[in-house]
Amino acid sequence: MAELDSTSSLARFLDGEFCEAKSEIRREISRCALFQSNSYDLTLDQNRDLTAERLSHVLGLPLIKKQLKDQVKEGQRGFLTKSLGIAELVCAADMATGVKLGVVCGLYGGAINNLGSGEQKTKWYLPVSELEFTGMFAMTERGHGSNVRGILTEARYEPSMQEFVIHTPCEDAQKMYIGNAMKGQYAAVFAQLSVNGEAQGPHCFVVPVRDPHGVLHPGVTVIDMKHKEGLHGVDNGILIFDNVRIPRENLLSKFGNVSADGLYSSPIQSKSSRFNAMLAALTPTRLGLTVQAMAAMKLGLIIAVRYSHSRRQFGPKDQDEVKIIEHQTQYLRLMPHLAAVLALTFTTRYAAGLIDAALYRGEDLQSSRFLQALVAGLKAYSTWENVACLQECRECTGGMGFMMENRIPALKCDSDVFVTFEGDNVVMLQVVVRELMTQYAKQLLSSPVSGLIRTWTSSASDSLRTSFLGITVDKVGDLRFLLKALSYRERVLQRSLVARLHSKVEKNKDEFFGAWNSCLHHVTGLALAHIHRVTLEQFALAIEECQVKDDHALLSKFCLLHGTSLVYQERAWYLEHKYLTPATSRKIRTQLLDLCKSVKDEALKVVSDFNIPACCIQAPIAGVSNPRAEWAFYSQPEAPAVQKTLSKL
Ligand SMILES: Cc1cc2nc3c(=O)[nH]c(=O)nc-3n(C[C@H](O)[C@H](O)[C@H](O)COP(=O)(O)OP(=O)(O)OC[C@H]3O[C@@H](n4cnc5c(N)ncnc54)[C@H](O)[C@@H]3O)c2cc1C
Repeated sequence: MAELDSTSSLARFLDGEFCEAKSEIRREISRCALFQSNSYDLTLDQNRDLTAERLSHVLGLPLIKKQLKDQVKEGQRGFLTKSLGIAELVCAADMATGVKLGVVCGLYGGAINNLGSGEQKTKWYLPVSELEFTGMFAMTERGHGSNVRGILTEARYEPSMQEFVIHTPCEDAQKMYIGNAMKGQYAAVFAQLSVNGEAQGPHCFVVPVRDPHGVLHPGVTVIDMKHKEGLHGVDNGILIFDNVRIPRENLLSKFGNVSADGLYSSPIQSKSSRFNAMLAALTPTRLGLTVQAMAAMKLGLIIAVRYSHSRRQFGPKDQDEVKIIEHQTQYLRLMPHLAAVLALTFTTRYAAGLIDAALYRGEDLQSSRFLQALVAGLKAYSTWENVACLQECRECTGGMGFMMENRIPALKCDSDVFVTFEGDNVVMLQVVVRELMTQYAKQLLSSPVSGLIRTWTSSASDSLRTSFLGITVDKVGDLRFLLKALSYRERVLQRSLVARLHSKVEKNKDEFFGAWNSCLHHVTGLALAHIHRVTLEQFALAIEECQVKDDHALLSKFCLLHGTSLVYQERAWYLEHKYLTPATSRKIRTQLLDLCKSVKDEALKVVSDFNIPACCIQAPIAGVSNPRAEWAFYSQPEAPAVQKTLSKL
């Protein structure tokens, strides 16, 4: 309770831009009765009703109302950065509410605002800010999830009525898993457009699902998908359309339109490029997944780090038992995740800043394939990192961590699906590598000779560095060493993938799918190597901006830990490629252990400076209401007084 809005310099630095908006959300969440407790014995309906109530409350907050209105306008400075800051806090307060907010504003809102015209935004999105209705996003079908191009829902134009007929022709075309399906009024539905018998590829349509009283629109069937692993407050369902008629104006028309008499027009001629442009427009929404994963990780780490600093087990003979954080394995399991979530904080901020700048300049994201790849890579890395992190947090809190009241089990179940929805992670990594391959090809094509020379020289210098690094083992404590090692791995994987694909395609020119598929393990390795390198670079760059000496020093240690941990994870590869000698590899392991040990106590400060309101943490083992817990001194304004009292006991 006293933890509300810590104002330490590190907390402010971690908040970044729009810290005022975040403080306001923290205040609102902390004072709202709906967020003050969690019950684990609610029925599915009670869970959904509570989430709906929480969502209405959040959508009704003045700051969020304004944000929704800004979403409709173009060129709002820092819009995405601010939205992500808000979204992370809502997810921390309640993951189901955060995910529903993502469905209504990120997915439905993203579709309307990025694929629609000005008029359509006003008509189909602005009322959400007045709580008149909510929406859903219906892309996935029973038959096609990752392969969205293969969707089968039909949208046939009828010029005589100036209407589209939306139809589910078979079971495989049923829209599946759709969030807010049991409560929302409108759906942004992706369907194959056909005009005068000519197929124009997937387009997005606003389809009414039910009226404000819950009565379904004629021809629409909704089936409740009921129980899931987690996110019980989110109502996912199946949508089936039986020749549902919608007005011509309901086609979101930014990338393709149909005139009253049935003439199709689009600013993009190629059907494939057109669909890519539609998907690219949804890139900012995908970045939301990274902050959702970060919220889960931060909560898990707050709980696990605090508990590890209060629970005692074993110790030297005839002495007090030690705090479990003192066990080497305990800090080794938790500290690298803490470093990773800091790295993700800065990398996500970097990606959001780039997207904000591009949109502010009025650019379409379809031309920024680099940004699409960055966001896809971040989505995959952060959500996998979250799954690993929460599992460690669960184990590090022993039996207590298995109890629902301590939050970690629900966080695990709620966030597990992040690796799948809004793009399966393995598929996301392929988006990253396609872009890396394009960049590589462009480099060679733009100037074949200089491109080849660059490739040859980097290849030659990589081999030189291999032998050089073998003897300079003392350099591993230098961040530059780690950055170079990550860049080296990325470059080698990129070069070797090009060579492998080239030789496979040479043998059978028509079989690119087979060639790519036989390299998928290599592809995913390259994508992760790329995103690892980016996170370390962005962490290092962000620290340069930190003006407070102590914070700078603390973050630098975590940055070094992040880099050390990333190289350590791949030590087998580095040894295979003789980039590390066995002696260097051993030194990296020692460095990892030393760094984890050196930050284990400061970890208490870092988790406090995540500045997540006490009402969001709730777990009794994180001792939120226990002023005697040692970590309390980092976060509670009355700490010195409490300390004085405790010293008398
Ligand atoms: C709780 C929940 C909420 C959701 N909400 C929505 C929503 O609101 N709106 C919406 O439209 N959708 C929603 N979805 C759907 C979600 O986006 C899809 O589940 C996701 O895109 C994956 O599709 P899929 O389930 O068909 O898996 P598949 O595509 O069938 O994937 C299954 C496996 O095959 C692998 N695979 C597939 N293709 C490849 C490939 N090219 N290379 C290598 N491996 C591959 C995947 O890695 C995965 O391991 C939701 C899903 C869930 C579970």
